Order: sequence, then C-alpha cells, then structure tokens
Amino acid sequence: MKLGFIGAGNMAQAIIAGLLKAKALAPSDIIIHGGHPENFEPYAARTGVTAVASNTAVAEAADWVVLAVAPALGQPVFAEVHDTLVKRPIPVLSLLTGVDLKTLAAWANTPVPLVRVMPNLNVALNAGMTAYVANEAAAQVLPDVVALLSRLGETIALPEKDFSTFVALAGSSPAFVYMFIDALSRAGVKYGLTKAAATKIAAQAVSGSAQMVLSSRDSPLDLADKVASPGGTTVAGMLVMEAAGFMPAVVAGVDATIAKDRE
Ligand SMILES: NC(=O)C1=CN([C@@H]2O[C@H](COP(=O)(O)OP(=O)(O)OC[C@H]3O[C@@H](n4cnc5c(N)ncnc54)[C@H](O)[C@@H]3O)[C@@H](O)[C@H]2O)C=CC1
Ligand SMILES: O=C(O)[C@@H]1CCC=N1
Repeated sequence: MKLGFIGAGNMAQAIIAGLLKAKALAPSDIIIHGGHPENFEPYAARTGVTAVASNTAVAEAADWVVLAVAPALGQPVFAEVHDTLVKRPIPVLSLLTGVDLKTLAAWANTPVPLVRVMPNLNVALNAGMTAYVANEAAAQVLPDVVALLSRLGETIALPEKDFSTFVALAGSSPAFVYMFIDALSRAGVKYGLTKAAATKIAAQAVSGSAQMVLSSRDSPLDLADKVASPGGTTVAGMLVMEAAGFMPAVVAGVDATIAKDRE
C-alpha cells in the first residue's frame, strides 16, 4: 500500500511518525510532496520516505492520497491533480478544517472516494483522537481507512455537522492543553522551580489526570472532589481559578475555534 501526502508539514509528519512507529507502513510505502523543497527533501532523506517533484507525481504513485495542505490550498491542489484522478480515481483523505465533503467533491470535479479526516498532533505518539466521515464512493474503502487511522490512536465516526466542535475539542485542544501546562509550570517557576523541572511535573500530572478520566467511571468533577480534601489546598486553588474565569475562558476559546472553523 502506497500512501501519498500532498503537504509535508506538521500534521503530515505527525501522521507519518505514528504510522512508522506502529509499523503500519514502511518508509518506502510513503510518498510526499510539499511547498518547500528545502524542508520536505531533508525530511524525506532523514526518515526514508520518498520525496517526489510534484503533487501530480504523488497522485500517480499513491494508492490513497492524504491532503495535508492549508485549507485555502485545497482547491488549487485538486485542480492540479484533476487529470490524474480522472484516470485513476484513488481515495483522497482530506485533513482540511472547515471544508465539507460537498465542497471537496466540487473541487475534485470527478467522482472520487473522499474521506474527511480530522486528527490531532498526538497521532505522532499513537495517542491521537481522529474523527472521520466519508462520501458514498468511499464506502468500500472506509473500513481499511479506519483500520489505518486506528493505528494512530482512537477514532470516531462523526456526522459533518459535528466536525467544527471536534476540531475545537480534539484538533486544536492539544494547543490549549500545552497552554495550561505552561501556565502551571510557569507558576512553579514563580515559586523557585526550574522551568524544566516544573514543565515535567506539570505535564506528568496532566497526563496522569487524563488517563484517570479515561479509565474511571467518575466524571472529571467527581474525580476533582476526590482530590480536594475538606479545608485543603486544592479547593482553595479551584475556587480562585473559577473566580478568575477558568471555565468561561475555556468555553469562550472553544466558541472562537468553532467560529473560525465555520468561517
Ligand atoms: N497541525 C494540526 O495539529 C492539525 C492540522 N490539521 C489540518 O492539516 C492541514 C495541514 O496543517 P499543518 O500540517 O499544521 O500545516 P503546515 O503549514 O505545517 O503544513 C502545510 C504543508 O503544505 C505544504 N504546501 C504549501 N503549498 C503547497 C502546495 N502548493 N502543494 C503541496 N504542498 C504545499 C507546505 O510546504 C507544508 O509542508 C491543514 O488543513 C490543517 O487544518 C488538522 C488537524 C490538526
Ligand atoms: O490551527 C489549525 O487551524 C489546525 C486545525 C486543528 C489544529 N490545527
């Protein structure tokens, strides 16, 4: 199976890292092209994947192609590979935020299996959260696509109407969590820890807390109640965080993320 990537930036590289780590594909199964040869050619040399000279060359050599460019480049890229897709209508897996299947089909301008895929950066560690939805033409290939995506972490089939929400809760949220970890560790620095020690402490606490939520029947706030001893340190901190607008700030950030995705 040859998997082609049009666009070789952060998300393409995260997916490739996860697939190689899981041994789902070998480097020789992966073909890439990006906008900046000075970036993707050394990357290919480093990882053993195959760099080719054009998007058309990716579409010609691949069995499936992952569209991993900025959303604004989707239409011109489809125009570029149009003739190749007419000759060989291979499945296209689109990572583009805010671009629905109907728009992708219009841009493709030829019948082609389309899967809208929304991963997050954690696919690089096989700990991703990936949503997908497919058009009718992709019905046959979809189980194989989902099997491959499952090698990158958890997957969920979602209707298109929920994709913007998913982008906020999973696609973009690693950045929000990194902000929280940085805020926590910066507070540790305020009290004399080195940044390196504070970051490790904060990140491990967040990682363990997420694992606890995933493995417990308790809700996150039930778990918080188990942490907050009566008259103790935790409840003192929680109340001040809430008074400073913690939950409204997170929800307002999600609102803004969804609004941007729907622009
Ligand atoms: N970074 C993330 O965490 C996530 C990104 N996405 C989506 O994935 C897509 C890619 O995002 P990133 O990798 O973060 O962006 P990026 O900016 O890191 O990568 C974009 C890639 O496209 C390449 N490119 C530019 N012009 C091109 C052209 N004409 N032909 C082929 N390649 C071209 C660039 O050289 C670069 O390799 C976007 O649509 C984004 O919405 C989706 C979920 C999460
Ligand atoms: O920031 C972005 O637009 C992309 C989509 C989700 C994560 N990164």
